[in-house]
Amino acid sequence: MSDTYQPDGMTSVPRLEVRDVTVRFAGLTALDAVGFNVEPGSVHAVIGPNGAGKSTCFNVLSGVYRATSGSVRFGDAELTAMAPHRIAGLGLARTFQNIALSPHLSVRDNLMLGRHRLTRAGFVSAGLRLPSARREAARHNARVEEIAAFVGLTERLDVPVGLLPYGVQKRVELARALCMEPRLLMLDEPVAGMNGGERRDMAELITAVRESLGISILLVEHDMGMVMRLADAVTVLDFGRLIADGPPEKVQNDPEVIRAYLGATSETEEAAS
Ligand SMILES: Nc1ncnc2c1ncn2[C@@H]1O[C@H](COP(=O)(O)OP(=O)(O)OP(=O)(O)O)[C@@H](O)[C@H]1O
Repeated sequence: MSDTYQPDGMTSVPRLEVRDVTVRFAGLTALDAVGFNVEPGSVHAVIGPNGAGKSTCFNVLSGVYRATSGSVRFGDAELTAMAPHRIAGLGLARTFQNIALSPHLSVRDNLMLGRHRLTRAGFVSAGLRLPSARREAARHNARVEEIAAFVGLTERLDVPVGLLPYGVQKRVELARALCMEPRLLMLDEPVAGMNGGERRDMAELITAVRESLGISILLVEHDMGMVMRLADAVTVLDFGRLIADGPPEKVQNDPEVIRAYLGATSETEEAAS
């Protein structure tokens, strides 16, 4: 991993404020008046048993789902009625639980797609290969190479993503989100399906991103050890309700959290028996 990675002309990182957010799907309340803050520059985890509402929460924040009620503010901007591309334009970038990359394209091309929202040259000038468009493309390419070096992907830049091991593909996803120059990076289960070594590498990478860039990181993750090591604050959801919120050591010992997780374990065990 390179240590030369710096923010690219980034403006300040605002607080994310989630207030009383409710999401209903035909009779099912997936989120019930949930509220929490993501402080600037912090790593904030959202955890909870299966079906707790974590993905729904991410989908509301990134504009994929519309909240039934409540508000989400990022600094002065109200996000709840915004389209996903406008939310991305404010500097919220996310990765997905299931890898959402173009498998036939190289790592470089996938990362260049991440630069798309920052591209000023229109289709015409790019198509005509005007000098201004060429200069812009070169600038983006240089930034892609810088980010690839930081994430440890330099050697793989020209390899089609579909040929890479799963753990490396997850790093490409994170690199692509970084290519959007985010102020809030949202990671949906960044270590799901990874082996121990890959998990450690990803945890180191997330720490390095926070330390180098000072951006906020919001993550949904099932790996409790990783959450407790990495996060400054943890929000716990259960059946769409917020049951605990605070520093990891406090949340870890909260009786309601312990009950929610033990309950989930015994239900799984019952289902398996
Ligand atoms: N588009 C949808 N339409 C209907 N119900 C949905 C939709 N998306 C989620 N749900 C329901 O909302 C509830 C919360 O789901 P969600 O995926 O947010 O939970 P989760 O905490 O991310 O779970 P997991 O850990 O299993 O990914 C579940 O009961 C789920 O079935």
